[in-house]
Amino acid sequence: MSGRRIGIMGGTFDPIHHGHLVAASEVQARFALDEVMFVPTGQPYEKGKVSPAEDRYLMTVIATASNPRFHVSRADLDRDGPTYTVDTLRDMRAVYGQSAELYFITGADAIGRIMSWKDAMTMLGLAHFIGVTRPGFELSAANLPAESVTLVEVPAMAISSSDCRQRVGAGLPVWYLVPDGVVQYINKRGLYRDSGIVGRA
Ligand SMILES: Nc1ncnc2c1ncn2[C@@H]1O[C@H](COP(=O)(O)OP(=O)(O)OP(=O)(O)O)[C@@H](O)[C@H]1O
Ligand SMILES: O=C(O)c1ccc[n+]([C@@H]2O[C@H](COP(=O)([O-])O)[C@@H](O)[C@H]2O)c1
Repeated sequence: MSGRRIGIMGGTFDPIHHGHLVAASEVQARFALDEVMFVPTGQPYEKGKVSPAEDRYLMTVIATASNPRFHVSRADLDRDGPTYTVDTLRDMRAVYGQSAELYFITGADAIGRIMSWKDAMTMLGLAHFIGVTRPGFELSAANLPAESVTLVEVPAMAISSSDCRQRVGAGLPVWYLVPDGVVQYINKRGLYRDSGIVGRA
């Protein structure tokens, strides 16, 4: 595979929600991406306890299954140690080939911190970074290399995974915040009821 325009949406996806999906869909359309690869984190070292990797992976598969341009990678789940985007991008480069154009999609909260990520300058050379708007966070490319980052306004979805977890823990619905199949998977597996990760982040 080579020569294509590939979006990469990394996230802990605990759970995946419509904010993630709208961001990926909007960037896919605006940048004419051939596909968007969702990459659930293995060990997100900046977060506390997270749900089992297989649960986060399966929720991501369920949420993306109906979109022919959306795919899910196990690359970060199958790599030992903390998850670093520099490694994710090297793995994606190996999958898609040297001529592919890689676009890493991040929300406004994450894009503001990328210069502190592992091997940031190397990482910025491996993909173009797209920072998308997110309610509650200022989107700014100040202090980021202009040639490596583009900011994009996406439809505002005031949804976070932590809020979804808290709602489930409090017995409130998450219908319409996450895809229907993800609601059913959360119920089936009893996620976020008393796992100790509800209030993370
Ligand atoms: N509502 C949203 N709108 C735009 N981008 C989002 C939104 N929610 C998350 N993102 C982005 O998606 C990526 C993955 O996010 P992540 O899986 O950590 O979800 P989260 O909702 O931020 O989780 P948590 O509340 O547990 O911190 C990050 O780049 C984040 O900025
Ligand atoms: O590379 C790093 O040092 C790094 C630090 C924090 C977050 N990331 C990546 O940013 C993406 C969103 O992370 P998160 O924790 O907000 O779900 C995900 O792909 C993470 O692997 C990467």
